[in-house]
Amino acid sequence: TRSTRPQRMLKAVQKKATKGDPESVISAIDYFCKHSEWAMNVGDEKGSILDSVVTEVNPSTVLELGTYCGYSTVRIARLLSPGTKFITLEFNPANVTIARQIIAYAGLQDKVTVVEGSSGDLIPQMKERFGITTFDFIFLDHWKDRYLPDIKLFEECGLLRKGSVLLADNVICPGAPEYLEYVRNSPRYESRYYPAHLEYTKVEDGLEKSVFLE
Ligand SMILES: Nc1ncnc2c1ncn2CCOCCNC(=O)c1cc(-c2ccc(F)cc2)cc(O)c1O
Ligand SMILES: [Mg+2]
Repeated sequence: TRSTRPQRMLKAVQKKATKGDPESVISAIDYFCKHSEWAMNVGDEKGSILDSVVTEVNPSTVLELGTYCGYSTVRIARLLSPGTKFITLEFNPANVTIARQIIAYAGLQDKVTVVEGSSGDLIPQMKERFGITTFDFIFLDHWKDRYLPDIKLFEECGLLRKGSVLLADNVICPGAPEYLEYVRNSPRYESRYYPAHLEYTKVEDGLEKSVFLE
């Protein structure tokens, strides 16, 4: 049967990238998406903004929602200090399998734990399953209509601390209007928009960075 796009993306990484070299894995995926098949990775333009925020925060605990094939997982993991706890959640088991292979090809398998499941189910389990008290940095890149319920879940589960940084992809395209309205109007967050474009296109999109103030 016909291969899937994530499977073809993994093949492109294995063919073009150098094992153990995260930069070459990132470049191989971006090349594949620009010249072969578009895919919903955060991409190079928004990825550079992600890099700068991760570097600025220098987090000890990180959560990513929506692993997909592991492109942003590799971008984040390559920047983390040794000993950082990094968890990424992916709903689709086929994507979990591909992501683990792409992350391992980059040599970053010891830096991150890929967990299969939905954010709504797993967020309340973070403390008991992973011994996390609070997250310093959270990257939201999963179902766009889960951004708002999940940020409220983070608050309810006591997973945010003063200064926790949330960075949300796709706040314009596909869009997360209710989330934007919430973080921009809540007194508990300081929010800033980083304009960019939908990965590998000229369509407007951007990232919203929100700092928890409580
Ligand atoms: N652990 C979890 N819990 C809950 N849900 C979960 C989960 N893990 C995964 N999921 C399910 C959803 O995962 C993928 C979400 N990402 C996107 O849908 C996405 C779409 C576009 C896009 C597509 C088509 C266009 F025309 C224009 C833009 C661009 C992007 O950058 C996107 O990120
Ligand atoms: Mg995205």
